[in-house]
Amino acid sequence: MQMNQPDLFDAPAPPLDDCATLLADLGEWVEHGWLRELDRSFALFLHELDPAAGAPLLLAAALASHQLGRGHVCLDLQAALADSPASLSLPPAHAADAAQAQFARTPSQWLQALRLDAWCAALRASRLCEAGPGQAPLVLQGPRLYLRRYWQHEREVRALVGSRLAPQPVAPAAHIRPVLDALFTAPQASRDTDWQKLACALALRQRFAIVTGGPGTGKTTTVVRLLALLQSMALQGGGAPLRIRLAAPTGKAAARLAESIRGALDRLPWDALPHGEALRPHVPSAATTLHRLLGSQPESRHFRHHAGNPLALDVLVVDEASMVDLEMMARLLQALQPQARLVLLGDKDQLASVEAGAVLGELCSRAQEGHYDAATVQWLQEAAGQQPPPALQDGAGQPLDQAIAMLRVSHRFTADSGIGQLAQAVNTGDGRAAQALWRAGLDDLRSCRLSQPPALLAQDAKLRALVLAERAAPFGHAHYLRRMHTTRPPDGAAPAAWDAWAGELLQALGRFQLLCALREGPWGVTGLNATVAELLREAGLLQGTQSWFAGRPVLVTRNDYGLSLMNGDVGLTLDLPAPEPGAPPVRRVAFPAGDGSGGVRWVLPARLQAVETVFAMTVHKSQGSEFEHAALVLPDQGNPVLTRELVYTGITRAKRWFTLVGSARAQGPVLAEAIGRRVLRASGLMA
Ligand SMILES: Nc1ncnc2c1ncn2[C@@H]1O[C@H](COP(=O)(O)OP(=O)(O)OP(=O)(O)O)[C@@H](O)[C@H]1O
Repeated sequence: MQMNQPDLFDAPAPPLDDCATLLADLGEWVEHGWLRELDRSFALFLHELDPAAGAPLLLAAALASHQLGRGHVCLDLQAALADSPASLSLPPAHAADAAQAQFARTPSQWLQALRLDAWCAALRASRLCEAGPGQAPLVLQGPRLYLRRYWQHEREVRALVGSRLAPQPVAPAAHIRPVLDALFTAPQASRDTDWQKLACALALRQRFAIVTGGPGTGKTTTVVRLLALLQSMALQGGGAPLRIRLAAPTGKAAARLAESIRGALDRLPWDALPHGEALRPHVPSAATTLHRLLGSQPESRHFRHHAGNPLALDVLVVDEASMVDLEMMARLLQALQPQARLVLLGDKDQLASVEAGAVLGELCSRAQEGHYDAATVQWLQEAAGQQPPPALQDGAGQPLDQAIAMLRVSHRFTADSGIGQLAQAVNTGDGRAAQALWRAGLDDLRSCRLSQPPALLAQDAKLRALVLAERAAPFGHAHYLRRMHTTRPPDGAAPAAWDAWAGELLQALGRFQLLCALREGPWGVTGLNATVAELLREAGLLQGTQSWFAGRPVLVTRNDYGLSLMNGDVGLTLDLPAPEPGAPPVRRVAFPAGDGSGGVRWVLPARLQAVETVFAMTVHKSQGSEFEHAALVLPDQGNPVLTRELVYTGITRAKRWFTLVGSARAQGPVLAEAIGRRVLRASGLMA
């Protein structure tokens, strides 16, 4: 069904044979923010390459580029024709009334004039488009149109993952079984499936594995046991210890991985392993970012490590893999030696990467149902002494299915935990169950029902209570600011005392985070940053209105290798004592040292080129972080960016308390609509 535009029937059909008209229309759409300049430039570039290329091809090229900017790997021509608002977000949500834009022709009108077969035929007829390998800038596969680079990445990921799926067990099942039995003792008494044990056994079988699961399901616990076991097997064979590396997409996620790994190492029953505690030094806990691991180079998309200069490692664990985009996944796989093992950890239900692709989600699209074939079932029986439940067995399972383990029991959230139940309800699209949980009065679920209109948010008593959190818990913004004022060392204190103060404040800052679905507007990061700052100033917790003020929390928005700061790092602006009486205080931004030492690094504000205030952050940016108290703000109008994955990701950032912030409308119909909307990203990875 074509979506009707208000002006559809009054306007003449767009001239499909007239490139000049299309290029002029692209210009108009860019001017109104419907497309990016980049999208138009790409069409212009193709027009220059081949002036004979027709308007249908140039339109498809501009739209394929537009879709890349929205996280899609390709343009699904069929979906574009069927429903352009839904599949292309054209008209965009902020301009739903297309007539207001006063375009000569809207994208929908151009699409209305096209038919799928004719559009595909026009693309196939051009030398700018090929059906597979070649040099042409566009690739058409079925109804999917790619920019060649992304088609290539998708192909590489599929091939390189595929090449690692052949069973190549690290040791015979009979050798593995006693160690796994000793490491995973808990559910022996019960008849429940030990998913962690099965995950470990699955990951020992081939050179690629995914361990997916929701928060607290034991992904880290499992992978540490896996690494200890791999190392133990390597040493038993008399060989050198394996070179193991740990990585994550952002600095924040890498720091959190390192911390969780250290915790899991402390809990590991070393005695269960043939080498006991002697193995511990051979299981690393230091984690790095993928960019650092691969050796990013300034101003270049290329890395120091690639197929020609592979990474010197035997086992690579990548945490928060849902945040890894298609291009990064391709580069990562290319940089691995064929014999190296790759283990991806992540929550398949979280929001996908900001960049194009939803690789983990797509690879795990069948994980819920298992699809373990007879050979896998036999392997699991022999190596782990357990089988997956019959419902998850499938004689026709595919090779990829055999490499994926889904952990299904949360050890962080018990069955009666509100956060756990809410995450589950949202994840299964059960809006009624989600609403019922709010009414159940569970201690870890809070509601902040706003009653003021957007323009008067700073006067909303509920929002004020959330931000200032007079009671000790759940924490609000005021928590770290009160500590900043009350625990400040005396002016003559030693540098170590200032470091300790800053370190403690950074921890306090991380206990609470306001999360927004949107960037702009009163319900977005920009509006809420201003509103929260106003509330904190009124309460006397912040002083000064300059851009840099003591107590300003900042988020790094771009990697800065010179300062060793990564996109996603959070710092806190603090005033250190003046060097001499009467001089102004020395203003610095404290960042966690990031080396696992718990130390602090001080940076001059002026050196920070890409930072923003972070009283509120987008849910996207919060991925890879957790907070004792997370509060998710929903706008009071529906918006296509509000999806089930976004709400789920927001909820699962909370460890102890989750608060839903918004008007009655936001907490009712807007939430329900969001839970019902899935993120669908066009791609051919699993096609
Ligand atoms: N089998 C188990 N039995 C009891 N507790 C467990 C088990 N596995 C993990 N835990 C506990 O659950 C918590 C979460 O475990 P872990 O950090 O391994 O999970 P995760 O899936 O990596 O979590 P995250 O959501 O942080 O990614 C830890 O406190 C851990 O001790």
